Amino acid sequence: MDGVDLRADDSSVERRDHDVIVVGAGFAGAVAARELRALGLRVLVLEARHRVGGRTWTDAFAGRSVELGGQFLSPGHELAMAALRRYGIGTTTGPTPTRAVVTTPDGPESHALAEFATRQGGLLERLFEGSRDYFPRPADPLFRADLVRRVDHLSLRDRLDRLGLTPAEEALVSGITAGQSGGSSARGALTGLAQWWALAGSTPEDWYAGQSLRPVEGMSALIGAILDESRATVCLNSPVHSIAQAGGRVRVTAGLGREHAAKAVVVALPVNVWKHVRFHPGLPEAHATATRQGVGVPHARKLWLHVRGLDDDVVVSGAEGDPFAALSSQGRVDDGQLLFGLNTLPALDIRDRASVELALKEVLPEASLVAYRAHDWGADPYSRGAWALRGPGQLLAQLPAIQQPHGRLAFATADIASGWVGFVEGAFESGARAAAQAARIAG
Ligand SMILES: Cc1cc2nc3c(=O)[nH]c(=O)nc-3n(C[C@H](O)[C@H](O)[C@H](O)COP(=O)(O)OP(=O)(O)OC[C@H]3O[C@@H](n4cnc5c(N)ncnc54)[C@H](O)[C@@H]3O)c2cc1C
Repeated sequence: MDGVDLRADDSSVERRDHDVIVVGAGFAGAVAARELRALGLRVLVLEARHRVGGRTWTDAFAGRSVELGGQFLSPGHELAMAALRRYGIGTTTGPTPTRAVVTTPDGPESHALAEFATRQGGLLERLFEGSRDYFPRPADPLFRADLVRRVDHLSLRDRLDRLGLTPAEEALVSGITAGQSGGSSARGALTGLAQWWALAGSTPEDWYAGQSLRPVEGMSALIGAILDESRATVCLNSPVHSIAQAGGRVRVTAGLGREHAAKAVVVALPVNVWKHVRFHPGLPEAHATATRQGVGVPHARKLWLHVRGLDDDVVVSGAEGDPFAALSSQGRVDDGQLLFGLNTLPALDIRDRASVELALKEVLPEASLVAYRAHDWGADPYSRGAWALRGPGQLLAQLPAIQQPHGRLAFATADIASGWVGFVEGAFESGARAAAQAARIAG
């Protein structure tokens, strides 16, 4: 990162008056900063953590570069793909698993991948039946608001119950519905996951392909390139406590109490975090309700496991209530291989190695744990949840009100995107929209 003016904190920021302050240096904030710069505005970015990237986090583990947060892009993520081309960043794919492990009441069962994909894919088609009608234009989820109104109140659990699945069928699909909801299928909305399905292309093949591409050198390379182009001043270790509007300015208080002012502010924070910042005047109803309810899913922990004794490339599909909603081979290391895992069962203590190893052996008895790394996004004070998946009723209650500015504030986060809500792609969409709004406000 050599184009951006990166500072250890906000204490050395001389100028107190900026065109626009962007609060948060995840993808939405970075894109907003870049677009504002392109419009000729002076931008200050205030970031709470010691790093940029937010819910994406490229780090090292077992001698490899790993993603502790958002990892995959899909060919259908048009804005992210365009950015990769713009910066000359290539993509890579992980190994293709040959074996799928599913959990059953009698223990883990192995299947050939093709057979598993056919069975699970068929169940996904049943789960999302009707979504082509209520989401004929998936990036514009309210295009048929009349039809969405009939289903938006349904949770994924409601939908599963209506399908009349056998226990074996439910085990095959509930790991997805519960895992993507942050632990319980009762939390996520049918329309939340159905919109992903529709955006991906409405077929099982498209659904699986949507989780395939990674930027070479990781998400950090991509966000670094965006911030370089923004040429913004980015202050790390500068958590914002309050954002107050008065007299045609916005005053932002960060870190140890330093105050910065601007004509407009882009609030590029996760929705779940808004309630921990003091806004004056207070947030509008749609924003206040969303942050009180939360849209970033709870209990989502991502793990990287270095294992031995596992000779083939596998994917594990857990059932609702299992310690691992998913596990997936991610390549060889000298004396074994790396898996990434998704845990949404609050009862699993991810700080306890013995518990993690036990959970691993429940599904892959032949594997022994060498080391692991985990991050709990629900417990992280600067995300307070993982990816966004709207709950029942939230689509109709939130859009489009939550995308509107509040006085001199514009809001940017993947959590409130129209299209790929909950994905890096949604952060691109939202960051660009908020930049245009903030530029108008700043005049
Ligand atoms: C485990 C996991 C797996 C995921 N997998 C994928 C995937 O495979 N593909 C995909 O596309 N997406 C995935 N996602 C989702 C994706 O990472 C997010 O949707 C996206 O990164 C959100 O970007 P954002 O800019 O909206 O928010 P964030 O990335 O959360 O950025 C917000 C920024 O605000 C900062 N901040 C918070 N509080 C303050 C404060 N008080 N003051 C100043 N700064 C503050 C944060 O530190 C952060 O940098 C995943 C997410 C997680 C957690």
